[in-house]
Amino acid sequence: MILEARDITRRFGGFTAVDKVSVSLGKQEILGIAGTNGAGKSTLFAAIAGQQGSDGGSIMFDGHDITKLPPYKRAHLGLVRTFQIPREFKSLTVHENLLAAAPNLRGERLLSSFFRTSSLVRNEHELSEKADKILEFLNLKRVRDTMAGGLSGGQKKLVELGRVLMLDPKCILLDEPFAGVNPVLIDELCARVRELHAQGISFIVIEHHLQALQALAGRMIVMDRGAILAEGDPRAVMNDPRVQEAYMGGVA
Ligand SMILES: Nc1ncnc2c1ncn2[C@@H]1O[C@H](COP(=O)(O)OP(=O)(O)OP(=O)(O)O)[C@@H](O)[C@H]1O
Repeated sequence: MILEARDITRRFGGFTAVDKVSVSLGKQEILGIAGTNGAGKSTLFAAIAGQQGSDGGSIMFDGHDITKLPPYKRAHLGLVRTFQIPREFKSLTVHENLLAAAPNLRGERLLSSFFRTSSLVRNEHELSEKADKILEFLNLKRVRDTMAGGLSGGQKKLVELGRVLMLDPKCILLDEPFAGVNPVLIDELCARVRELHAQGISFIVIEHHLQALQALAGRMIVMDRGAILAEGDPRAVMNDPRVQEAYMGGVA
């Protein structure tokens, strides 16, 4: 296992959004998480990635207890996430967006510094090449020097994936990667995820687009009202009567 989250609990006031949920992820596995609106999927993600604390439970990642680590330390260990609404820097180019995500190279250092050393310049050069390779992999070379704010929804999701790839992740949490993305780019995103998976990266994918999720995930969890309703083979899970009942009149 690369990730083992046990008994994760998250309350907002008197309301329990995630109630003792346990999720494990194998090395090189793609796990899908679906569920009705408000089921607790994003809250669970935020607890795993460290954006929000939890009110109980523990998380092991790649042999480390990360329960109390802040998000950037989890990212250093190789656990990263993307967001439902992409968080690109609108007035930076696509290439600069990737550079800004890289460790040891932030903001002003990227543009100019009075104290530039040769090793810093070399580091910048290497990171720039790395960003270019990632853009090539994501088929984003054409928009390398375009301001990220002007991209389509699907391209923004690809940039978001590119930004986390700058961190050399072992596990990527994708939060609704297909929302607001046209079908052609959904296929493109799925193809890239499969390639990264083949290279050894594990994924957890939250998604409402069940067809795409079923095709991508090797295993699936459906959440409902803060708990896991069903778990297992994607097709069997979606055919589970409890899942069908939860989705009746919902988003399925
Ligand atoms: N910061 C917060 N304060 C209060 N309640 C919150 C907060 N964040 C989430 N919630 C509540 O917790 C529940 C779970 O929300 P969450 O966003 O995790 O669901 P979700 O399964 O990701 O839903 P969706 O598919 O609609 O994104 C919801 O009822 C939501 O209103």
